Amino acid sequence: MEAKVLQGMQSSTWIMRGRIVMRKQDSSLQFFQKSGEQKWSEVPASCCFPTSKRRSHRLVVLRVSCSSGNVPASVLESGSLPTLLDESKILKNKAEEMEPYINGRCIYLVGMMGSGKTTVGKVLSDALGYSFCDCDTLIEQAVGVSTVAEIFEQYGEGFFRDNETEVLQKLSSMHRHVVSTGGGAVIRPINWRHMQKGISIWLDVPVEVLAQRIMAVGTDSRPLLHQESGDPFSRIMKRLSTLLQERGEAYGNADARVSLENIASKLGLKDVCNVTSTAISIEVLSQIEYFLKK
Ligand SMILES: Nc1ncnc2c1ncn2[C@@H]1O[C@H](COP(=O)(O)OP(=O)(O)O)[C@@H](O)[C@H]1O
Ligand SMILES: O=C(O)C1=C[C@@H](OP(=O)(O)O)[C@@H](O)[C@H](O)C1
Repeated sequence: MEAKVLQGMQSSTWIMRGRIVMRKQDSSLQFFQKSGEQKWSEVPASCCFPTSKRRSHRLVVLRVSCSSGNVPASVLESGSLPTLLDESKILKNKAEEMEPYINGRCIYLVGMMGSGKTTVGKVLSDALGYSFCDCDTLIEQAVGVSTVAEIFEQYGEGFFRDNETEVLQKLSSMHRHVVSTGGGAVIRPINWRHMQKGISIWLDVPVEVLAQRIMAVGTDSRPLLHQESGDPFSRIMKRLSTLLQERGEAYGNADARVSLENIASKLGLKDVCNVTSTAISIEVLSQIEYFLKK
């Protein structure tokens, strides 16, 4: 870890004792500390300095080149933390604005394995005050096993797909849920009839990013990636590319598409990996708005 000592307040954003310190336009300071997953909340300056020394305290600041919780170093170093804080507020406002129009309909997130349906689904459901559910988990519960991989191994893919359809049928009569579907839910037309009761969103993520994400967590829970030979990354890439080719059109049935590349270019981010699940959730709501207005 690179650590550099800066005397005084040369930088506008830095980390101090696990807190983010930002210098405002008027040179006063704002302090933020982590108060839960992905949440930074402002804390009064009095919590950051011992009362007796507050006035005379001379700042010695450690500027560190490392990640802090879910905030990547690149984001901290780019000084774009306000963007993260703004994103949470924008999401909350957008969710409040859109909730009456969504009017209790379930939101179905579709997309390839690793596209972030579960991660984004949780953030989005939280913002809307909806429940989150994951189809794979519901299938595991219905079958009475602990992993999808076990279902594939013991009963085969056809059995898994039948259960997937049953789960989607049950969900179609429910309200106020954000649903993370399995990557292959789009291949059966009957599943679309169930999902049409709600609003479906395709999370479109470049295949290289999918492969990187899956490499990071391993393929244990994704049995369809167990089949190719070669080194792990090219094996995952090959299999994902084939599946995407087979399913591309089916994902296009969704009511709206949210493209990670489009969000990155809107936000001026060179690397799509820096697009947060909050930014993606905002885009989901914007695309829902666009779809409902059509
Ligand atoms: N916006 C994102 N940025 C970085 N990593 C992400 C993002 N969204 C998801 N991930 C990571 O990618 C992996 C797959 O995400 P997940 O939500 O489980 O995808 P899915 O449910 O579509 O299979 C997880 O390890 C998750 O932490
Ligand atoms: O793409 C697919 O066919 C599948 C995706 C998986 O879900 P995730 O998309 O949540 O990984 C899971 O349903 C099963 O392994 C099959």
